[in-house]
Order: sequence, then C-alpha cells, then structure tokens
Amino acid sequence: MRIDVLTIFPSFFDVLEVSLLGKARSAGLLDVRVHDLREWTHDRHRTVDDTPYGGGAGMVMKPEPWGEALDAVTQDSERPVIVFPSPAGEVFSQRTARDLVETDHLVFGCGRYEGIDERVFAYAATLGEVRLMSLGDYVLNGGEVAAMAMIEAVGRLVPGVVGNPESLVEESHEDGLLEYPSYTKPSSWRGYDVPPILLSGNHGAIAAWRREQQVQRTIERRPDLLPGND
Ligand SMILES: N#Cc1c(N)n[nH]c1-c1ccc2c(Cl)cn(Cc3cccnc3)c2c1
Repeated sequence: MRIDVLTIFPSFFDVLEVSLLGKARSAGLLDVRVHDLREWTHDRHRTVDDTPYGGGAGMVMKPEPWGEALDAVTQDSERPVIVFPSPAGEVFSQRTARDLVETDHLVFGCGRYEGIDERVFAYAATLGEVRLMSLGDYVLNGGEVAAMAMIEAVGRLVPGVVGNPESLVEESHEDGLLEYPSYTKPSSWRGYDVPPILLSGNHGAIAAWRREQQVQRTIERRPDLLPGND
C-alpha cells in the first residue's frame, strides 16, 4: 500500500519512521511518502492561506497549492482514495480502517487554519474517491493528528505489518465489543491477583469468561456499540 501525506508540517510525521510502521516501511509493506504542501507554492513567502470570502475569523487554505500537490501525488495512480481529515467529516472507525486497508493508494490531505477552500474537494473528486473524515466529536487544530491516527489504524491492518495476525482479531472493536482484560506474570502483585480462571488451563472456560468480560465492559462503557443501539 502506498500512502501520500500532504501537510505544511512534514516533520510531524517523522514518528512514522519508528515503531511498527517504521519496520513495515523498511520491509516494503508500506510505502509512506510525506510532502510539504509549500513545495507547490511559487511566491517568495510560500503562501498557503488567505482571508475568507464573506468575512469571518481566521484564514482559509488557498486552492492552488492543493491542486498542484494533488495532481503530483496522484499522477501515476489509477484510483486513489483521498482522505481529508475534517471536523465536518464522517467519523473514522475500525470499520473505516478495514475498508481503507483494501485501497492500493491512500492520500491524506492535512489542512490547517480554518480549513481548505471547498473547491479543492470538488477538484480532488476528479482525481479519485474523496472522503472527509473526523477522528471524533472534539476539536483539533488541523488534520495532522487525525491523519496520524488513521495511518496507524490502517497501516497495522496491512498483512505482515503486525507479527501475530491473531492479535488483530481479539482487539477492541474488531468484533464490535471492547476487548477483555489482559494479565501477565506475576500472578499476584501488590495484593492484586490474576483471575483464577486464567490460571486453570481450561481453554473453553477461559474463552467463555473472556467473552463475558467483553460483553460486560461494553455494556458498562460503550452501550452504543451494542446491536440495536446505533
Ligand atoms: N479530523 C478531524 C478533526 C477533529 N476531530 N477535530 N478537528 C479536526 C480538524 C481536521 C482538519 C482541520 C483543518 Cl483543515 C483545520 N482544522 C482546524 C479547525 C478547527 C475547528 C474548526 N475548523 C477548523 C481542522 C480540524
């Protein structure tokens, strides 16, 4: 999978060089290319924003640099999916991540200021499938944090990126429920003991207990995830 990121803060994504995704990049499983949007400006000040038509506070990102940048990163791509993090977007979920991991080429357009000129989204739709996505109902200062989270959520689903694919199945949200609690040695720590069932060796009983824990946790913490509550 190829991932292109367009941003005015390219160094923000340096962290993608390390950890899991860093190894995936080295192994050729992920081809992540981060670009400075200012590469596509042509004035001395490398301007990417201007005042909003109709007035209002803040600045809006100019369409010209975006148009040239999107042309450049999609020029040898058949049908990219172009994701714009946006507070006005659909909410990104594990289901979205599973959907996006099937894509050969993802482009993340990370905006700042009060947002990107709306015409950019219309133009981007002539280059690929456009999806405006939000991390959730809270406010960030730009698209970079959201894009980083989405890249990690999608990247780790690429076959071979996570060592043990089984671990992907038993995670929160993979089966629509929160994950069960995990424990490791020592079996007793500061007066806290590991639930005896986990030491029993009875794998059937352990699986049943874990499922019950998932259901109980989901009811307590995220009833909205339960069927019929959406
Ligand atoms: N994804 C997501 C997401 C989220 N969950 N909160 N905020 C954002 C997000 C994403 C993209 C941008 C761009 Cl471009 C500019 N800003 C700042 C801003 C803040 C409030 C209103 N208008 C613009 C962004 C915020």
